[in-house]
Amino acid sequence: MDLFSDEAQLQAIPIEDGELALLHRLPLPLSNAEVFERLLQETAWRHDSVVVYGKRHLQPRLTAWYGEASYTYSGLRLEPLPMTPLLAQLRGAVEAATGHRYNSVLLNHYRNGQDSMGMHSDDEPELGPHPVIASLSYGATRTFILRHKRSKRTVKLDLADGNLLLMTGSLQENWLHGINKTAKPIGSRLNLTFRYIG
Ligand SMILES: O=C(O)CCC(=O)C(=O)O
Ligand SMILES: [Fe+2]
Repeated sequence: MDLFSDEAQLQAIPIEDGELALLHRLPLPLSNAEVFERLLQETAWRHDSVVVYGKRHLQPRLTAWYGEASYTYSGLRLEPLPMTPLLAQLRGAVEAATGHRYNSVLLNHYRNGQDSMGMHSDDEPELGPHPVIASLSYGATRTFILRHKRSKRTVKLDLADGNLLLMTGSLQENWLHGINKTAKPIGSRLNLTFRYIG
């Protein structure tokens, strides 16, 4: 691959009230398929329940939390596991590609089209005022939906195997994002969101 081609650089995605950029493939000395298989096998996947509007539900996906700090969302407190060598390697590559530091990663395993993530912002206080969130995807392509909090404008991005999406600036303040269920027969997708917990 030509290292100076557009494919090797983060490309800004024009959007109002926030910053988004996409890198087609995070450069690594491993194939996407190897990363996918190892993440699937080596991760301590959990199937947690959360309380939404006073009712307890199993989350429609599997999750895991690695890094240096605990993390609380939807009434669920996650204690961190130490990053595996593969996660540390991915973090290093994501730091080099984005120019930001990360000390934690949330992994999500969407087992099939029925798994999803509700619309939310990653705006927990421990992420700071302008969180930098680097989202790395492997496996099946899923549509990432953004909805502006005031105008309700919707932006859809297909996130494919090896894609890295960087969310920065005031994006979390002004937009919600999530992954809808799909009736299409599709395989598993893994997503890793690297974060800095202060
Ligand atoms: O799976 C995705 O692309 C989104 C994950 C996400 O929004 C999160 O982990 O906060
Ligand atoms: Fe998120």
